[in-house]
Amino acid sequence: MAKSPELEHPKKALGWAARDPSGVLSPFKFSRRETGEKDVTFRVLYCGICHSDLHMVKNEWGMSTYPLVPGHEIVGEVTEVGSKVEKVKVGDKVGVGCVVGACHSCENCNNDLEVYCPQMILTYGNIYHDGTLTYGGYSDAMVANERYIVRFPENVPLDASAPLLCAGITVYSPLKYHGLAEPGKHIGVVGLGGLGHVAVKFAKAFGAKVTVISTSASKKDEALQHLGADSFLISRDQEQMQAAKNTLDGILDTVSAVHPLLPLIDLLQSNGKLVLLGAVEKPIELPVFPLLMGRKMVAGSATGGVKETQEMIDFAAKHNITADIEVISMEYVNKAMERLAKGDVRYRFVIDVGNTLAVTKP
Ligand SMILES: NC(=O)c1ccc[n+]([C@@H]2O[C@H](COP(=O)([O-])OP(=O)(O)OC[C@H]3O[C@@H](n4cnc5c(N)ncnc54)[C@H](O)[C@@H]3O)[C@@H](O)[C@H]2O)c1
Ligand SMILES: [Zn+2]
Repeated sequence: MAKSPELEHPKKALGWAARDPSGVLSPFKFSRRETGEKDVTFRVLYCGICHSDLHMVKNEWGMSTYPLVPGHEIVGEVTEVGSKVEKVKVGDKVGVGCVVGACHSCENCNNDLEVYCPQMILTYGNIYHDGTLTYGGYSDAMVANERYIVRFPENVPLDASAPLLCAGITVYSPLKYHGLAEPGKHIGVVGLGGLGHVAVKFAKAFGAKVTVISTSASKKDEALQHLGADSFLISRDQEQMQAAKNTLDGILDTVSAVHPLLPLIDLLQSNGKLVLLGAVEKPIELPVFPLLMGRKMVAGSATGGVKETQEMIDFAAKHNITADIEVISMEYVNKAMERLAKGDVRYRFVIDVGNTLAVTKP
């Protein structure tokens, strides 16, 4: 018989887990493995709440395994390193994103794209090499192979940098890959949430012109004045959308629910690229003619490799890019999930795990 989560490994751990698709999280005792020779163990200080965590606790993608400890925007301080670890030392500030394992021998792994490895292991809700379930960062400690560890420069605020480990790399990687991370490009960002708001910041830092496309007029002032976008389109406003046709080189679409693609494809110039980032569980209708007429492209992209994540963190540090966050206590997590489902967050919840988890009673 399989051991209980509390006994399967030698190190005691405390997290918050969802037990079923209601998604309600509550304290959960489990365990973490010993620090292996290539492993880094760290005390979790902060963990961002990604919309994927919400999809997962509610089993919206039909792939959740319970108990489910979410969290893949995890930052903390190294407490122990294995004998063969070269990347970091005790006391360093580090993080882990969406992936904690892969085969390390396929073409994707050889190209530092572990996330596209067919044997990729997600940070939570997947089976690790040792046969046990992976648990994420809504927990007091984390252990990961050093390949998946990202280093943070000393001067960056860890709470506001945590969301970069998923939201940041998810927008940075396609901007780079599709040749959109260049001065003079005109980028559209659809959905001004966790991913969308950092997309604006990265695109601006690359020197692009940025148009935010949103259903909510209430975000206009913030997008333009606070986030530095150049223009703002309300997607329901036919006149505005018509006037902006054929103007964008690329669009990052971060919307988390089914929505029409045609108005977005129409905004693209010839050879423009619409990159879908929102992990929408149902199929989206794809009109073909508007793609043919203009040689336009629709693509998808999933976070990014660990090497590129490090590059993104270093770029963010240099350009002072962090997420706009609302720091919450662990106890507030269920309320935060409810608010996230309604789009009521500017723009990312980050759990102060280090100061608030220990006081919760399992
Ligand atoms: N591709 C990846 O690797 C990757 C990585 C992280 C997150 N995601 C996915 O990206 C999506 C966004 O994540 P997030 O953390 O930024 O979420 P978020 O909730 O912070 O932001 C989503 C935005 O979409 C808007 N939105 C929701 N429904 C809409 C609709 N029907 N029409 C128009 N706008 C709508 C919301 O108002 C919000 O601004 C989620 O589906 C998440 O799972 C994908
Ligand atoms: Zn995420």
